[in-house]
Amino acid sequence: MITIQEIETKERSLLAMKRAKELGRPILMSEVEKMNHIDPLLFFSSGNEHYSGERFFWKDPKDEFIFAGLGISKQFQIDQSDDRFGLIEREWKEFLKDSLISNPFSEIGIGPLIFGGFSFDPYKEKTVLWSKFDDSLFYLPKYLLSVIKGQVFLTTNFIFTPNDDELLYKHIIDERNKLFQSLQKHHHTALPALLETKEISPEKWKNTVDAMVKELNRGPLKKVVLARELRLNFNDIVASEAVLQHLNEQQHESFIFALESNGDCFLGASPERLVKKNGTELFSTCLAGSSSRGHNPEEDRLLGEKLLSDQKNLLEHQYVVEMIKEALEESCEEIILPDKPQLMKIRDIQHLYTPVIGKCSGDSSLLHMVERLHPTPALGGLPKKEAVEKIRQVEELDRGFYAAPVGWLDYEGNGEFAVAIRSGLLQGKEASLFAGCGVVADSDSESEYLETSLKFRPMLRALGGK
Ligand SMILES: C=C(O[C@@H]1C=C(C(=O)O)C=C[C@H]1O)C(=O)O
Ligand SMILES: [Mg+2]
Repeated sequence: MITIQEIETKERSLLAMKRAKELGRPILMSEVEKMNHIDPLLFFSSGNEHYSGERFFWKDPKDEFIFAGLGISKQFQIDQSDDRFGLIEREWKEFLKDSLISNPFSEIGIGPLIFGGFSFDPYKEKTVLWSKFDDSLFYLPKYLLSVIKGQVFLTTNFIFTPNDDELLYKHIIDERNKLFQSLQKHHHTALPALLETKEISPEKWKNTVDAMVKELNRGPLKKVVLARELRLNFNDIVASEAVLQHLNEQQHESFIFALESNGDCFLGASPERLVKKNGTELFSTCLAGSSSRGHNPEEDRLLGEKLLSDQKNLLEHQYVVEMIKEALEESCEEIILPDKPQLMKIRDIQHLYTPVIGKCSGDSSLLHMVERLHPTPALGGLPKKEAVEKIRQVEELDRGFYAAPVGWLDYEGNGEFAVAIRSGLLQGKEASLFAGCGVVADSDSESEYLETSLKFRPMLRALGGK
C-alpha cells in the first residue's frame, strides 16, 4: 500500500533530484512527521544491527529535548584548526542552502539538526585512545527521533546528488520500513562482567597536583583543572545501549549523551551545561566546587552548608562565574546572574552552582558562544590560554572529547551544549573513564584525588562497577 505521505515524499524527492542536477551539488531533503509514542532508547537500540557505530543519543536534565539519531546522512569533521567552531558552523550553513525542508511544526529540535562534539584541546599530542574521533565531529543523522516536551517527531534526512535517480527514492522507502519493523522487536542488551578496574598512575597524578599547587602559589596561573583515567576490562563487548539504559535510570537529573564513531562510543551523564540558545536567550551554568553527599539527610545538609562557606571551593567557583559573565557580556544586552552560588545535589556529589541567563543583542551564534566559553575555568583553568597550555604539558591523560563541548545545533541556529564530564569511552571489551578537579593555590592533592574518585562513580556504576 502506498500512503499519501509516500506520494508526497516521492514528489519532493523528484524535486530534490532536479535541483541537485541543476545546481551540480548534493541537496538535502528533510521531512518531519509526528509519531505515536516511541521510547527513544528503544529507537537507539533498534539501530544496533544496521546503524551500529553511527548513532547518537542526547537527553537534557528536564527531558525537554531528547534525541536519538541513527545513520549518518552527512558527517562534518575537522582536524586540528584554530577555527574549528567557525568552520563547523559555516559548513553546516552552506550545506543547508537550497535544501527542501518539510516541517509543519513550530517546535525547536526537529528537522535537520547536527549532533556531535569537539575535543578538549586539538593541539594535545594524540594517542591511540582517541584515534576513532576527529577533533570536531558532527553527524546529520539519517533518522532523528526527537522527543520534545513529551511529543514525538521523526525527521528523515536524505541527500540527493546529481547522479541519483528514482531508485534512491525506492531505497528510502524500503529502508524506512525496515527501521520500523525492527522497532517492533524487543531489544535488551545485558552488560558483560567487569573483570578489572585499573587506576592509571594515581601516585604520579597526586605528584602532578602537588607540583601544580606550588606553581599556583608563585602565580600568575590561578587555577588549573587536572584529570585522570580509570581503565576497565570486561569479559565481552560493552554495548552502548546497555550503558545508556543504566545512565538514564541512575543519573536522570543529568545530561545523558552518547556519540558513536568507528566502533567506539563516547558517553556520559554530565550535570554541567556549557550553553543553550533558544532564540535570543542564552543559558549557561557555573559549576565548580565539590563535596561528597552525606550518609543521611542531616550529614548531607551539613556538608552542603560547609561547601557554601568553604573559601577554597568558593574561589574555585568564583573564577568560573567571572569568566562566564565576561563572555556573555560581550554578546548580551542583559544578564541575570545571582550573586551567590546555590547547591546542585546529584546522586554521588554536590556542587556549587550559579545559573546564568543572557538576553542577546545582535546575532551571536551558538557555536561562537561555545568557542568563547570553552574551556571555562571549571574544565581548563585561569587564565584560559595559559591553563590549557599547562594541561597540555603536564597532564598524562589524552582527554579527547572529555571535558569538551558535546551537543546539538538545529537548522535555525538553536541548540545546546553540555560539558562532557562524568564520561567514558567504550572500546570493545574495554572502557576508559575520566574525571578531573579544579586545582587552586590551597588545594590538597589527597582531597583532590578523593574528589575525582567521586566523579568516576556515575560511569563506574553504569558499567556494573562500584
Ligand atoms: C572536571 C570535572 O568536574 C568539574 C570540576 C569541579 C570541581 O573541581 O569542583 C566541579 C564540577 C565540574 O565543573 C569532572 O567531573 O571531571
Ligand atoms: Mg573541585
